[in-house]
Amino acid sequence: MTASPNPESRIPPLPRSSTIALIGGGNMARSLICGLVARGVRGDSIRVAEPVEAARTALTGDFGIEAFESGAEAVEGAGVWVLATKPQVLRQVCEALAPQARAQRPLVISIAAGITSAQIARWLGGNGDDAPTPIVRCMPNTPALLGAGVTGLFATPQVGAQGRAQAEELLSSAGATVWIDDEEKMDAVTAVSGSGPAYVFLLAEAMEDAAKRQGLPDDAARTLVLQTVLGAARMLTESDTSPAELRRRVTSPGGTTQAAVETFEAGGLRELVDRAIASATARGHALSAAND
Ligand SMILES: NC(=O)C1=CN([C@@H]2O[C@H](COP(=O)(O)OP(=O)(O)OC[C@H]3O[C@@H](n4cnc5c(N)ncnc54)[C@H](OP(=O)(O)O)[C@@H]3O)[C@@H](O)[C@H]2O)C=CC1
Ligand SMILES: O=C(O)[C@@H]1CCC=N1
Repeated sequence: MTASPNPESRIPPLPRSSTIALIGGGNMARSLICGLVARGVRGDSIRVAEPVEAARTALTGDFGIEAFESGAEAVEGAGVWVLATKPQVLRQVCEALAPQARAQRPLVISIAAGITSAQIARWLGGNGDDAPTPIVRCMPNTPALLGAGVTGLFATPQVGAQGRAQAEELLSSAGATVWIDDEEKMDAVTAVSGSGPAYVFLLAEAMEDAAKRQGLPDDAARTLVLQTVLGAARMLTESDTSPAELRRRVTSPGGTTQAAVETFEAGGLRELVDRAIASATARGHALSAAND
């Protein structure tokens, strides 16, 4: 899935020390900023646009970054723009920044679900000449807050090696990175890892509720579930053993795990997960169409 840089890119490389402007200072932007600052990126090289004054004050206080009411102010002098608003307002955000995009020719990184690089290029006034806006579309996830996230990235052909390196450097402060060479697959990335933490949290919620229904006290139920999720995640990530084999090792023939796993299988868990991820993928496509 790792794509190679386009050697024919006509966009000049950006200095790695570029100021970064984030448009939208919500949950994901905050996670990314936290990762950048933890990695040693100076607060005064990060600028954020956020309409809510209290949120601006908190961002400045927490990270020492500059926060502005408008995107136009935030992108001044910034070589890298991170689009971090909801997909529903992205068109309006980009169109307002189009004159500066044409003048500054930034590397644009979008984290918005569903919205395609072609849409962003069009909204930013990609003038169809010989230098369309270089865009990296990516999909991080909320464990970015702990530096334990994963991001899928797709780069348009206009992004050169330096732009790819910059995008990867920025997103790697949030965790692992995976390059995707077919933008069509970005909605599947969103469905698997962008939304994925919520599926794990849902399972944890359901297990905790079930533990309480079996008579366990609230605090015991919580500790048992959280440590089980943590321990299982560590076993998955700290060994080369497949999930299926790890499951087999827990499942004694005729034992308790077998009883539970058979109940999951009989209830169609695999098909349900498949359908859930397919509907999240479809929603990504729909977000693109609905907000064009
Ligand atoms: N949450 C997640 O797990 C993930 C989210 N994403 C993507 O990240 C993006 C942001 O999501 P998330 O952080 O959860 O959303 P949030 O709503 O928390 O953040 C978006 C922020 O943008 C602000 N905003 C709205 N309009 C503008 C504007 N014109 N200029 C500047 N800022 C504006 C919002 O302010 P206000 O609240 O006042 O509207 C809000 O603070 C989405 O596109 C989403 O698809 C990607 C990966 C994971
Ligand atoms: O639910 C959403 O649309 C966003 C994208 C991935 C996670 N949250």
